[in-house]
Amino acid sequence: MSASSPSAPAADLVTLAREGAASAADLVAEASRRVRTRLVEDGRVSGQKLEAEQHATHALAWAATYAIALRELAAYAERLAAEGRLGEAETLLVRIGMGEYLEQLFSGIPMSQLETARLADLGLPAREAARFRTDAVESLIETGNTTGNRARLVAILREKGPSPADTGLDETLEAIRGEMRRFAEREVEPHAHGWHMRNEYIPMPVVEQMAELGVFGLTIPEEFGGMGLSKVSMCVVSEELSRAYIGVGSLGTRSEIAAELILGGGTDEQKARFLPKIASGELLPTAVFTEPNTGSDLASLRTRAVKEGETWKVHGNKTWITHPVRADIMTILVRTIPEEKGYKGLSMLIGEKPRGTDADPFPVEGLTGGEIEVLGYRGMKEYELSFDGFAVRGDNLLGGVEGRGFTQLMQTFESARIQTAARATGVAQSALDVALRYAEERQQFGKPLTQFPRVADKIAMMAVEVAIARQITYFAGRAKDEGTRCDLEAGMAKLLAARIAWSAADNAVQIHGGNGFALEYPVSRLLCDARILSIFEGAAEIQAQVIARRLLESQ
Ligand SMILES: Cc1cc2nc3c(=O)[nH]c(=O)nc-3n(C[C@H](O)[C@H](O)[C@H](O)COP(=O)(O)OP(=O)(O)OC[C@H]3O[C@@H](n4cnc5c(N)ncnc54)[C@H](O)[C@@H]3O)c2cc1C
Repeated sequence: MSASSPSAPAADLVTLAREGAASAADLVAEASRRVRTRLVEDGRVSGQKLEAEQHATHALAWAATYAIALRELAAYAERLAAEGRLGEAETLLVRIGMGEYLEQLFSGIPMSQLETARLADLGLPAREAARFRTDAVESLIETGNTTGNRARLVAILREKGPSPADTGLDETLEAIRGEMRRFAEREVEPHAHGWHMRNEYIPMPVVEQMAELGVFGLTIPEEFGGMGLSKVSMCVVSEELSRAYIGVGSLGTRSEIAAELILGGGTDEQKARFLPKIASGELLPTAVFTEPNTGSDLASLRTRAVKEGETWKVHGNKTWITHPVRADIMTILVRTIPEEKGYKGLSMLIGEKPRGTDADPFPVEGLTGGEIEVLGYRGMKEYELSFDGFAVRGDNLLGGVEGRGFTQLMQTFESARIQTAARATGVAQSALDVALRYAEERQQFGKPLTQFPRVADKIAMMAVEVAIARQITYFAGRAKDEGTRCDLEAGMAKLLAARIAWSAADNAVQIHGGNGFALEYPVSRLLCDARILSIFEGAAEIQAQVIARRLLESQ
């Protein structure tokens, strides 16, 4: 049997996958060198050129993301093989995924539906890229995303359900996944579509049960009342909750951001005062950063805070703030040093407020707001906020020092992006769940939709991409747990998982035919929910810009 046969033994697949991933990494390194030469001025990467050549720099970011995704798929196969856990479903996911992503790397990666990252944009025309198409690459492409492999994968999905493969996690993490899944299936999934359709809040009893399960204090250290668990566990929890409803999976995001801000930048007194209550769910936080004229370019924001006696008074407008009405604390990014126009003038305040209701959303002096009606991502409600002398305790300046707000926020981005990648994976899995179920139940021309290759192919590729999103997200989570800098990997996981969620939701709608367009079908909600993932927590274009800058400047 040749190493390239679809049924080659595990060791052959592991070797092949490792070699293929190494070739992809070599290709990206060469592309990166070529792009960099176009951007360098006086020995340094020019910021102006980095922006002017976004078609190349962002293509590089996507190519590098694919190289990491390929490496992680190969590592997943290797880990499972070493433990005797690499079964048929896992083998097919790896084979199809490696074959397809390598093919796209050489021929064109969809950055969006309209833009393709091509090697020629990176200064690597096909004839020069050919030397990176090693035997392993050719073999993986030839034997990976084949009609036969996709058909076999769909047969397994039909027999075993929408998550037939080993996730590669250990027993403890699988137990956490099981617990979250049971909770979500019981308390969330049956109600999610109703909450969405009626634009209702996620009921407080559900939030309280999440608090009891430890969702809000998952990664907060035990000394501050949390469970002290890993970021990978956060991924597992966020993914399972988002699989049931993105709103529920996103409740924890605000606690995660606030806790990371306070853990990383707070004083001992702030840590002791806020963290135990965030961990227990007694305090629900909201993140107040974006302004009407300042979204991606946060460093130029204008909301200001002035110290009057022992109190900060906040003035200005914020927008797109998720869950502010029921929140007890707001992490507010404000300008406290007006003469510093850029990020150095920004500080982070922890504003305390009473919980409001729909009838009286902001029962506090100096704060008003109006709801923004949205397509999806409901359950917490988005608001624009006006601050007019809203008071924040003097000692609630994060870290007690002005001018550090932007840097403090940056330090939370790794966690927030990893968590968002996990939410995206959950939404993508949910799309696969409903698409598979529908395609099995719906009959046309006398047979279930799953028996038509064009429908089956979509389902197979959704399963493959969900596995890819999951592995790159876990990888970023593990890097964060090891304490290594992982902004690059976190950004890549978020960038790719968001595209995967959108494509999965879009294809799930397609599989539902006309019913997919009916509001009563949950898949219509998934389409709306998935769409937000490439806009917030760093829009896809900003993510690509950040990834490209890091890749090019670190050379
Ligand atoms: C449902 C929802 C919930 C949200 N929740 C919160 C929250 O709780 N707290 C909070 O503070 N914010 C929140 N946001 C705001 C969110 O973070 C911003 O929408 C996001 O940062 C993008 O900013 P913007 O909307 O101003 O878009 P813009 O910055 O105006 O960008 C518009 C488009 O231009 C592109 N673009 C911008 N600059 C560049 C560039 N340099 N190069 C290439 N392309 C570029 C963007 O990628 C995007 O596609 C939320 C938003 C939504 C929609």
